[in-house]
Amino acid sequence: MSATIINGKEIVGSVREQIKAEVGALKENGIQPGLAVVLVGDDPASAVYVRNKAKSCDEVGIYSEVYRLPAETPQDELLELIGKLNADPKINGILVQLPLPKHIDEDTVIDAINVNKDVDCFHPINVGNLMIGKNSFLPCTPAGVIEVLKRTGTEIAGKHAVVIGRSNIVGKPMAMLLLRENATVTVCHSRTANMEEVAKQADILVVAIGRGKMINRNYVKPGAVVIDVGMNRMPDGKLAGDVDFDDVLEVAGAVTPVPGCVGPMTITMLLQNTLEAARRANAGQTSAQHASH
Ligand SMILES: Nc1nc(=O)c2c([nH]1)NC[C@@H]1CN(c3ccc(C(=O)N[C@@H](CCC(=O)O)C(=O)O)cc3)C=[N+]21
Ligand SMILES: [Mg+2]
Repeated sequence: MSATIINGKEIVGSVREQIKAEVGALKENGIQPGLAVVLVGDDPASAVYVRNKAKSCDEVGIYSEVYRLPAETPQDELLELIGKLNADPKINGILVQLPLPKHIDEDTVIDAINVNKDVDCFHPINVGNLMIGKNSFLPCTPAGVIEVLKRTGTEIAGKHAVVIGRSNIVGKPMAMLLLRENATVTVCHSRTANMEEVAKQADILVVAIGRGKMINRNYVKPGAVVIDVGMNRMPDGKLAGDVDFDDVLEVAGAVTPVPGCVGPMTITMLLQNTLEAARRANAGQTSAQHASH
């Protein structure tokens, strides 16, 4: 028996088509969503993602600005740039690529981003709103995973979803979004005892541990849907997820490929959030105009 390989390209393509159409409709009303991406330092992998983000913006008609700052940029200078972007009406979304160099405090930087432009959903206010189910941006990677599950017709409500990894960027918000979809959610991490046994109970297994090909068939219940959030450069130079793809294919019901699914889906949700931010900024402007008349 062999699992279905989830067609990430097709899903990404159709969501982006939808976003492109909605951006087009906004433009007819004279509004163009805008995203600023800020990269500090010259980590080559980060540079690739930043390029991908700018290219993806172009493809759907979103205006973008990329700021490449030297690794030794003082924190104050970065905060000054964020202040400028916060006040810039052309910019609806601000993404500061993480991780930042050691001398910069990430929490201070995230706190400085205007909550309404925080398209990553990393700001504590947006994280809190997500937690209590209030309208906020959805964190890009977890939202992308939910979109993949929905578009593959995977039932989430009532199912047991196991998330491996508890980072603030993926694991924790992933658990929250699955809970919102009425899954029964378990979170595993480096201190989990009997992880294989726990993971084997999952109908939906989301893997975000950052260890190349760690999750093999011993962690997978026959027929489970396995979503691989990992992205690791292996010693042979190739990209691989956290899932041992060929091995898991033998037992799972469906598996996402790496590259080609969760990564581009993450960028797609970033575009979606930027569009949403532009809509809100415009609605705000409209009501402010009403208020002044
Ligand atoms: N503030 C912030 N927000 C982020 O969303 C953020 C970040 N910082 N720091 C870095 C990580 C990483 N990340 C990726 C997004 C897309 C791909 C992607 O499209 N990957 C392609 C492959 C790209 C390749 O070939 O290297 C794929 O999976 O098919 C990868 C990685 C967003 N991140
Ligand atoms: Mg972790």
